[in-house]
Amino acid sequence: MDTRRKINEKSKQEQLDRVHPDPEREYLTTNQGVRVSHTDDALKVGERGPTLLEDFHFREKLTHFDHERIPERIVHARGSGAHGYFQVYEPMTEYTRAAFLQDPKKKTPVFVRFSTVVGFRGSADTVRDVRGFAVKFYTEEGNYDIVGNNMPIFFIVDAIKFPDLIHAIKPEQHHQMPQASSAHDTFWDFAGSLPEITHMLMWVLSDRAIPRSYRMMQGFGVNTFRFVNAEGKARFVKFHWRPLLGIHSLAWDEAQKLAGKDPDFNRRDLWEAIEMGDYPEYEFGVQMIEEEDEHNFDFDILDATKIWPEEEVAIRWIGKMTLNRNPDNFFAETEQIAFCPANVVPGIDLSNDPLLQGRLFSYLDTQLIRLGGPNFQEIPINRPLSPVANNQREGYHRTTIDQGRVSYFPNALGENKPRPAPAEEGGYVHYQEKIEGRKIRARSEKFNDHFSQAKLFWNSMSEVEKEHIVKAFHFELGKVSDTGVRSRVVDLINNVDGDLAIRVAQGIGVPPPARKGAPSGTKKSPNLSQETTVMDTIKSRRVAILAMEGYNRDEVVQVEQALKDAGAHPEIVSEFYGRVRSADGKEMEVDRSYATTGSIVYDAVYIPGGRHAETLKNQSYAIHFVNEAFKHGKPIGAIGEGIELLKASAIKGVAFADTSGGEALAEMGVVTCGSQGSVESFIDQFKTAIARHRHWDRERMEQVPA
Ligand code: HEM
Repeated sequence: MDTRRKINEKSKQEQLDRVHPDPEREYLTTNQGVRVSHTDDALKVGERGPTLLEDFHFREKLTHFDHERIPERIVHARGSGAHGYFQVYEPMTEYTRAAFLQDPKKKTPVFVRFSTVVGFRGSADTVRDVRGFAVKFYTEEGNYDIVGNNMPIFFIVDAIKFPDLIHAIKPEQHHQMPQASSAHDTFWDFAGSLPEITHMLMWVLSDRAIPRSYRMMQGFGVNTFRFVNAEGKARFVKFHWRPLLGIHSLAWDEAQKLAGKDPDFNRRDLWEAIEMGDYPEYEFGVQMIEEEDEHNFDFDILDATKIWPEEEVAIRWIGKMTLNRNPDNFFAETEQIAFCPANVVPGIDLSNDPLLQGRLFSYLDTQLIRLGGPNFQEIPINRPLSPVANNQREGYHRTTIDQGRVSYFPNALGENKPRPAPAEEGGYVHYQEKIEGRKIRARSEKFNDHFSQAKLFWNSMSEVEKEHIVKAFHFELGKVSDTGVRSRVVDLINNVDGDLAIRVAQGIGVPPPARKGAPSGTKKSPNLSQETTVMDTIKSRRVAILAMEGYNRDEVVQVEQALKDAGAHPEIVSEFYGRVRSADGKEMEVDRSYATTGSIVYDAVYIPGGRHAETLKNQSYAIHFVNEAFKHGKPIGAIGEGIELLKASAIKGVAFADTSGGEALAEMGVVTCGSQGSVESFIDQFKTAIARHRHWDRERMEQVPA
């Protein structure tokens, strides 16, 4: 008999609802439930004090406030979370007995936390960094966590080096600078001395490290795990998430500006998308390797600095996750959630990956202090939906009231309950891997090929993506003051590609390597390039419509409606908030004023025709807006007189349609249409340009000042 509790999409929410305060509450009370009559003045002797110690309300209010902060996570301190659910496409019975992977009709509740790694809790979202992608599945067999990142590999192969890595990359210990950045001496000093880091450096210096949105980045379990089926047959697996909106990145200049203009850019994007019903969706994929093929690859499948190239091990897409609800309270949910790679359920098992082995210890260990003792699993967001029953007792913040006399096993006084469950009743049985060996501090020889996959990554990039990597090296190493450190990194990447090393050296004022490294070869893995992942959708893209008094109303309404119909979010941007009048005297509401926004928070910009163009082209703000959007590769659309603003800007090398002509023209994402042209045809071409997301080909031209 299946004694497990039935779970549906709403189960976690219903559990959380039980700890919500009474919505009808009207009066302020103390923590003892005593109603408070006055909360603006402390109890004093006379009007001018002193304040009395006996004022229990005042003391309680202050004391609680004084203790509001808990330690931030040692890594991944800055994060954003969301609730949702997961559904498998078809039963995975052949590969795993995990209950949540059997029934396509079942919706398993999940909570996801996205994060940056290096920055403190209050740091900016758009820094160059790895992004955390941690998913907690509240299954009927207990909580299962995939604690992943948006990059499929890691910096080091063995967890024993993790403290060194994090000490090197965090702000330097003497002056606590720089914040949320690897661009400083200690990180590159460490990196330059650690060949195993090379592959990860290529990823971290690529566009992957500055995602446009948490909704537009991949996720990876990184470490090697196992699927185990009901017969006990195991296979090695790696986990993947792919966003249905495609994978997109910011431009580096844009990312840096956003860190000032909207440091919450990714958090806001996730929150607003869910509020607007643009629910982020990710497909869940697995790569599987048969146990007997463990040693049949050029790389060691337990080495977390290596991918399993898709060409060698295909990804099977087996389900989908949808995020559809924002948390009610950031601290209670996003901050207090505790993920751990050791949280597995029957049917999912671990591997001997030496990075994973250390992780299995580290998360629980740190949470014991971060969340104040051994009972943090009782915090509502961490509580499983399946019943918890064991003989663990007491400790700080215990909220369960255990009943009866018995807190041990075996026992007769309590009818031997709770007792271990056999496998057929859902008891977790570790995979019986046969292990024999000597105790040594060492690693397998195959782990020492540090460059083949770094070469594969470099080779798989488009020319523009390569250029972005070179520029990222220029930035990162340019911030390093020690020229010896710079040179060592150049020597390291000389092992990846000789030309790459020369290009990097050129930008950072150090000599090229004494002996030019070999070219990286020709082997490619096409899906490593983000350019292959563009989807034909403009859903949830943000489009600025610049409008001043005298715009052509029809050209706003028609384009705005078409964008909305396709799922995009156009916004009217004008000099001031309030209403702005069209050429035919009608008014519309302004969504954003010049003072509160900028091109960097949009994915595209559109300038309708009308006599307002005369004003726009004399506004430095409007000129800067289009220059900057152009520089960041963003689609730009203009109709009729709107084209005049583009002509007044610094955009070069792109042909525009004749302002009063009848043609629509699209070049490198700049779509223009004369006032006699077809607005429908303009819309089609503009939508195609927006779907492409960024038109990096412009970067091959002379840089546009912005
Ligand atoms: C495969 C490589 C790794 C990945 C994908 C990874 C991923 C993550 C993610 C996503 C988080 C944030 C969880 C959250 O949102 O609360 C996190 C936190 C953390 N990671 Fe890792 N990590 C990796 C390697 C390591 C290693 C090697 C260690 C230590 C040996 C480690 C220790 C920690 C710790 C201590 C936290 C903070 C947990 C907390 O305070 O709740 N990680 N990691």
